[in-house]
Order: sequence, then structure tokens, then C-alpha cells
Amino acid sequence: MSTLKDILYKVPIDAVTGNTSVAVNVICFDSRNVSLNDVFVAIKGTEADGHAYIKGAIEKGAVAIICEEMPSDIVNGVTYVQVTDTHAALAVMAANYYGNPSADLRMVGITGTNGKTTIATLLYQLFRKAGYKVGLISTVKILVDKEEYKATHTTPDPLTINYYLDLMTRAGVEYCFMEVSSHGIAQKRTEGLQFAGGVFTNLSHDHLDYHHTFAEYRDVKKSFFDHLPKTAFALTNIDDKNGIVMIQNTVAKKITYALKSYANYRAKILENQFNGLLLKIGENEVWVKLIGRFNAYNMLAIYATAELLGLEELEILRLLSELESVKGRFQYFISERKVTVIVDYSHTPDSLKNVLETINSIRTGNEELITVVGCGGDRDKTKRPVMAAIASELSTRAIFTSDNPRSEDPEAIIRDMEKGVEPLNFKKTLAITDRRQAIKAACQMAEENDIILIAGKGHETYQEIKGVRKDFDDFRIAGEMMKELHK
Ligand SMILES: CC(=O)N[C@H]1[C@@H](OP(=O)(O)OP(=O)(O)OC[C@H]2O[C@@H](n3ccc(=O)[nH]c3=O)[C@H](O)[C@@H]2O)O[C@H](CO)[C@@H](O)[C@@H]1O[C@H](C)C(=O)N[C@@H](C)C(=O)N[C@H](CCC(=O)O)C(=O)O
Ligand SMILES: Nc1ncnc2c1ncn2[C@@H]1O[C@H](COP(=O)(O)OP(=O)(O)OP(=O)(O)O)[C@@H](O)[C@H]1O
Ligand SMILES: N[C@H](CCC[C@H](N)C(=O)O)C(=O)O
Ligand SMILES: [Mg+2]
Repeated sequence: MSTLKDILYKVPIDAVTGNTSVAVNVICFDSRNVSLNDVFVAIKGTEADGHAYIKGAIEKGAVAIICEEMPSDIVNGVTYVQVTDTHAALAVMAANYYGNPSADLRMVGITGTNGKTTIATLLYQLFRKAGYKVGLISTVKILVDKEEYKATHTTPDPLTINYYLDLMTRAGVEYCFMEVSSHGIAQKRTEGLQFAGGVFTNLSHDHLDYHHTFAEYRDVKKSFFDHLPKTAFALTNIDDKNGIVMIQNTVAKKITYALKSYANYRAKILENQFNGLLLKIGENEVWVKLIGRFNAYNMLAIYATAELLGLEELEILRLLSELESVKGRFQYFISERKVTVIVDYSHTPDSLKNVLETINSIRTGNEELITVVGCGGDRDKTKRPVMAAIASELSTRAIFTSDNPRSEDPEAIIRDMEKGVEPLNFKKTLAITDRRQAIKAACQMAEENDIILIAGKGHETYQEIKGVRKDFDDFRIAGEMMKELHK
């Protein structure tokens, strides 16, 4: 057992009541999980205020409380520590508790609206192929070298992060690539971690329910770079209009990448085809298996990161050409009837537009492009009409359906989407609330050479309706439907 004093190392403390030499068992931020001798951290969240559960935590055995406001009724024998920010305190405490594993790894955090999972996962693949032991913390899964664990968040809470980083150091992992979401930064989930580098992909419309304004969303992302140490690199996409802003105030080494602007790392698209991209990176040409302009950015960010971490140029190029696309990111199959079915995790206006433009740029003739898309419930509602407008404009047919409605009425979400459709495009659209039926309808409509895009859920293997998660897998269901139709 560690002492409270050890766990609080480097946490700025405002006031203490009681003894900080007390031995504590584990750190908890949810009173429902507290047991004997634990320390409870009271957090002001979006739904509840952890300060309201201090009493309950003590009744369950907590011997120490970390809070922003001292409670009026102090319990004898319990240590109370007042701090200004319990989110930040939790992050530093979690790192201390696990012996600061991030200091023993070379960690790179990837942030931005789109491309985080792709870049982090492919960096994991690339460094594995280069012969290293690698870790990954991502939306799709957590990997400790070859060992796979389930991911519940894009950026988990600090106790979970440090738990896995500790497993990584024990397994001899040298590099760790992690996604850093805007919720993660805002809730300080990554404070207390030592990064060797940070990567910015791009910034576009998402999460405006949580961050209120685009400026607030941008500033949250920027604060990740503001906190990087001098020893780290801050790699940014300066073709994005917020690329420079991100690194404005960082003390880390500023490095840029771009396809259009002058930058430290530059690439050019020589060919963009259905089976891959031919890129010119610096003076060298390389074929990669991923497609679309956005993936040229992802590839360049991966190339630059690998070089900044010390891999050799030609080795990186060789490994880039071997990388395989990530589950649910432009994952496709061609049915017996020669219909191409693409499953993609585009759940923001920008990513949906990119993926549809990519498909349109490689369409060869008059084949139909049928898009099946929905929008998540209990999330940014302003995305809905914009995504529907994009889907109906850039497809020959759009079927609006449910994504994860969560607590919302699925039909009301579809009505929100339909408000964005231009009158001229309306006749191209159809609403089918049940996602399975929507996929089935697309499969029935499609004829030889047509393309179906099923957007929004990518790798997800569930659908959440009224708080209940049921098995659901776009890729599998589309495959089954296509087989069924050809019996
Ligand atoms: C909106 C949001 O981000 N919520 C996250 C946040 O919860 P919260 O602090 O707001 O929770 P709360 O319910 O208000 O409770 C406040 C505090 O009281 C405590 N409590 C509550 C009840 C009780 O009886 N006892 C008790 O102690 C809670 O444990 C909590 O510490 O902190 C929790 C612990 O870290 C997260 O699990 C939780 O993620 C929820 C489930 C979630 O859905 N988050 C999504 C939006 C998210 O984080 N997404 C991003 C990706 C976004 C992207 O695509 O970029 C991610 O990184 O995954
Ligand atoms: N660099 C990029 N720019 C724009 N769109 C992209 C880029 N990379 C991927 N996309 C699109 O965004 C979708 C999601 O990609 P990815 O999962 O890599 O993003 P993410 O940032 O991890 O998303 P999340 O916030 O959900 O974790 C992809 O399916 C693709 O359509
Ligand atoms: N990380 C994203 C995932 C969205 C995926 C989409 N399928 C949905 O459920 O809305 C978010 O939390 O907004
Ligand atoms: Mg992700």
C-alpha cells in the first residue's frame, strides 16, 4: 500500500485536514466503487457533482478525500485534502500510483477531429513491423504489445490510462501511441503523462454540445500542445487553418507537415485509385494501400512521427507501403453481384464529405452511390442537418437511419437530419429508422457496379437504443444481406 503523501507528489495542495501519512489502498473517483482504506476524489462532472458523494464514500470505507471544496461536516479520522482542480489532481495521483510509467515509454499523443485512430493504429503497426514492442490506446482497442483489451473511451480516465501504461512497461514496450480526444483534454485525463511528442491532424465541426463554441473546442485542443515539455515535438498539419494556432504557445519543438503549404514534411499525391495512393514524400515515391486525400495527410503524419522518433527514412517508406487499413475505416468488400460495400466511421460532417468525395473521385461511370447514414443521440445536434445535406448532395441516393440513438427518439433524430436537405435533393432521400432494414434496402437497390457506403459506426459491434446495447455490426450485416439476396 502507498501512503497518501506519496500519491500526492507534485499535486498543488490548497489545504489539508488530517494526516497525509495514512496508507491508502486504491484511488477511486466513483463512490460506488469505494472499499475499505481507499482515497476518494470528488469530481464535478457533467451530470453529477462528486462532492455530493463524499459522505457515501466515507461510509464505504474511504480514509482520505480529495476535493475542491471542504465539506462542512468533517469526519474524525478521515484526511481531507483541498485542491483547485480535482480532475488534474486525479491525473497526477494516478501517474504517481502506478510509478509514472509514461516516463519509461516514448509516448506520442494524437489529437484532432478526424484521423486519430487511423494514425495511432498505423503507427502501432509500423513500429511493430520495425521490430519494437509497442502499445496503443485507441477508440477501437487497447494493445499492450500483442495483448488486446477492450476500449470503452477514445481517451480513458487517468487511472485506466496509467494502469495500461504500467502493463506496457512491465511487458517491455518502448513506444506508445495514444489518441487524445477533446473530452480527454478538457477533463485533464492526460495530465501527469510525459509525452515525447504530440500530433495535430485537423479541426472541424464536432462535439459542440460539450464545448459550446468552435473557439472553445479549438482552445481545448491547443491546450494539449501548450502542456508538452521542451523535450517533445509538436507536429502539426499547417494546411488546416488551425494548424499554426495549435503550436503557437508550445515550448516543444515545432514541426509542420502539409500537402499544399510549405512545411518541414511535404507530400504530393501522384495517383489516387481504389486500391491505393501513390505518394511522393520528400524525394521518394511510395505506394500505400489506403485511399483518399485525407489518408495522404495521415500517411505523412505517420512518416514524420516515425522519423522524429528516430527511424530511418527508407525503412519508414518500406513499412508505410505494408500498412493495412484500420477496422471500420474504409473497410470494404465486393459482393458476388459486383456491388462494392464500404463501411466507414465517418460521423462528422468533414469526414463524411471527405469519404464521399473520395468515392466520387474514383467512380468510373454512371454507377449509383447509395449512402446509409444516421447521427448519434445525446451528442452534438447541430451536426445532423449538415451531415444529411452532405450525404444527399454527394450521393445518388441517401438512406437516413439510426446510428446510436442512446436516450433519444430515433425518428426525431432523423427529422433533425432531414431539415438540412436541399429541396432539390429531397427526392434522393429515404428514411428507414431500423438500421438493419436500411442496410437491407440499400443492398436490394444496388445493381452491378454500384457502391454502398454505410457511414457512422465503423468498427462498432453494438447499437445503443434506449440505454440498451445490442449486437450490431455494419460490415457483418451487409455481408449477410448480400449473401441472402443471392440465394
Ligand atoms: C461527458 C463525459 O465525457 N463524461 C465522462 C466523465 O463523466 P462525468 O465526470 O461527467 O460524470 P458525472 O456522471 O457527471 O459524475 C461526476 C462524478 O461523480 C461521481 N459519482 C457519480 C454518482 C455516484 O453515485 N457517485 C459518484 O461518485 C462520478 O464517478 C464522477 O466522478 O468522466 C467519466 C470518467 O472518466 C467518463 O466515463 C464519462 O464518459 C462518458 C461515459 C462518455 O460518454 N464520454 C464520451 C462523450 C467521451 O468521453 N468521448 C470521448 C471521445 C470524443 C471524440 O470522439 O473525440 C472519449 O475520449 O471517449
Ligand atoms: N485525416 C483525416 N481527415 C479527415 N477525415 C479523416 C481523416 N482520417 C480519417 N478520416 C475520416 O474520419 C473517419 C474516422 O477516422 P478515425 O477513426 O481515424 O478518426 P478519430 O479522430 O479517431 O475519430 P474519433 O473522434 O471518433 O476517435 C474515417 O472513417 C474517415 O472517414
Ligand atoms: N467518439 C465519437 C463516436 C461517435 C460514433 C457514433 N457512432 C455515435 O455513436 O454517435 C463520439 O463520442 O462522439
Ligand atoms: Mg478515434
